[in-house]
Amino acid sequence: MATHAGGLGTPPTGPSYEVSVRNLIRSFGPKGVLNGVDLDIAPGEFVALLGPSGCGKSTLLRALAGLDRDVRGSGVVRVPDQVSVVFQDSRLLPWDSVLGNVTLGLRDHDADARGRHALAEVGLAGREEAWPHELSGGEQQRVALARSLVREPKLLLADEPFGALDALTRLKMHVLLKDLVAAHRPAVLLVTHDVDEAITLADRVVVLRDGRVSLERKAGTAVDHSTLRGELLEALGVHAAA
Ligand SMILES: Nc1ncnc2c1ncn2[C@@H]1O[C@H](COP(=O)(O)OP(=O)(O)OP(=O)(O)O)[C@@H](O)[C@H]1O
Repeated sequence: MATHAGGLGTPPTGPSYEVSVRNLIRSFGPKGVLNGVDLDIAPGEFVALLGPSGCGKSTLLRALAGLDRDVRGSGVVRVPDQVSVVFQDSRLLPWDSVLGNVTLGLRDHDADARGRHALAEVGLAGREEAWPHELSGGEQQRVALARSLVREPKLLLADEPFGALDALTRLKMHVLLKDLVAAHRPAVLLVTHDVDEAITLADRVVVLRDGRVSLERKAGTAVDHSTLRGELLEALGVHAAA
């Protein structure tokens, strides 16, 4: 799904971040959820967003996706026009084929070929004419990824995309997502509850707590996994048993 971050104001000129947000605020009635979020994501950078349940991760993602018109930002707020979003459920249209779902809304003359290519990239060549209900949950998420990436987004927003999958499928999807991101190089913001998923996939992990970014750490292969894991769990308020 391509969207525009219309509620966040006019993108300024400035440093070369794909996403640049300052003092983002969102309340629901009297309840302040985002109380001044600052976040930058460089082009091609993969950022994982962790935080306790209900801290506002999806609210932030929806704001960046342009799905929330009531969000407020002050200072610098920049989000690219080409944004794709993947949710926990694939949100495929049940009355359209797999290929039809991937190419939905694309007007280009080569949309069909691009859709087929995207499906091959996610390992679903030959399933173009299948109906969504004929696919497994993991396969449906593959279609959702193909649908996102066929639009060559500058920013891929993913809200717990693997949250409903079994552990083995999840691991396979990690490998797939890494390969797809390496091939297409979008900036990525991945919302997840899974600390290990965040460390394994992301270049940087951000913790949202009390409506603000409370911790940011580099991740990736050069970082000691267990040290970072401990630090992140502590930032999330999870204290390992002695
Ligand atoms: N449309 C809405 N109306 C009222 N309150 C809302 C709305 N959307 C979100 N909230 C509230 O905002 C808070 C943050 O919700 P959000 O879904 O962003 O949290 P989250 O960090 O993604 O949670 P989880 O990890 O459990 O998915 C919650 O307390 C939620 O009840």
